[in-house]
Amino acid sequence: MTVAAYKRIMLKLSGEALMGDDAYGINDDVVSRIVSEIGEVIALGVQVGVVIGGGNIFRGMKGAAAGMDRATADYMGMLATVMNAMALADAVKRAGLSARVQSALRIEQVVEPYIRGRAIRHLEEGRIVIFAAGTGNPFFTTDTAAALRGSEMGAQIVLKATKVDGIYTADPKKDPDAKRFHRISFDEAIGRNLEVLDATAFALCRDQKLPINVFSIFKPGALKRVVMGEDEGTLVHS
Ligand SMILES: Nc1ncnc2c1ncn2[C@@H]1O[C@H](COP(=O)(O)OP(=O)(O)O)[C@@H](O)[C@H]1O
Ligand SMILES: O=c1ccn([C@@H]2O[C@H](COP(=O)(O)OP(=O)(O)O)[C@@H](O)[C@H]2O)c(=O)[nH]1
Repeated sequence: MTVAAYKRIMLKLSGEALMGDDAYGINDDVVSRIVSEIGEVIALGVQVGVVIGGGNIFRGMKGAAAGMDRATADYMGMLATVMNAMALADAVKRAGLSARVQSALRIEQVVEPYIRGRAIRHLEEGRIVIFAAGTGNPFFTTDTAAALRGSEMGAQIVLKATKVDGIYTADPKKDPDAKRFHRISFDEAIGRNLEVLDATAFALCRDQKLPINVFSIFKPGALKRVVMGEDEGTLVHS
C-alpha cells in the first residue's frame, strides 16, 4: 500500500489559477481536474483543508490602486473567495466527494461560519474543508489564511499550488535566468525577500515550524507527488 508523507494538509489554491485560459472567472475543466487530483490524495487517507484565493474575481490591491478605500476593496476580495469556495465545493460534490465551506466572514444563509472544532471534526470525517474569506481581516492575503488555518488545524504542511513550479532565485516570469530551489530555509526565503508568498505567511509558518511546499497547479500529478513526499516544487523548511 502507498503511504502518504502527511496525514493532514492545508492546500492553498490561487484564485487566478481557477481561470485556466479564460480571461475571468472559473474554468470548469480546470476545477474538475483539481478536484480529481484532490480526490486522489483523499483516497490515500489524507485529510485535506483548502484555502482558496479570489484573484480571478477581485483583488483588494487592484481596487485600492484604482482609488477605492483599501479595507473596502479587501472585503470585496474576501467575498470573491467565498464564490470560488462555493464553486469548488459544488465541483467536489459532483465528483462524489464530501465538502464543507467555512467562511471567516459571517454569511450564514450561504455557508457555515468558521468554527475551529467543527472544521477539525469535518476533516476527521474525511470531508474536504474549504476555508473561505481568507483570515476575515483586510490587509491580509489568502496565503496568510493558509498559514493560519494550517496552524489551527494542526496540518503537517501548507501546500501552495500556484502558477509557477516552485520558488526561484527571482521571479521566473521576469528573469529567465532565475533558478529553482529544491529546498530553502525559512530564514533564507524571508531574507531574500522572495515574493512568491507574502512575508506574513512565511513568518507565521516559520514560527509554527509548519513547512510549505510551492508547486505548479498546472502540472498533472504534482499534488499527489508532493503528498507522497517526492521531490516536487520547492520545500520551505525550518
Ligand atoms: N522568487 C520567486 N519564485 C517564484 N515565483 C515568484 C518569485 N517572485 C515572484 N514570483 C511570482 O509569484 C507568483 C505567485 O504568487 P501570487 O501571484 O501571489 O500567487 P497566487 O495567486 O497563487 O497566490 C508567481 O506567478 C511568480 O510570478
Ligand atoms: O485574509 C484575507 C484574505 C484575502 N483578502 C482579500 O481577498 C483578495 C483575494 O485573495 P488573494 O489575493 O490572496 O487571492 P489569490 O491571489 O490567491 O487569487 C485579496 O486581494 C484581498 O483583497 C483579505 O483582505 N484578507
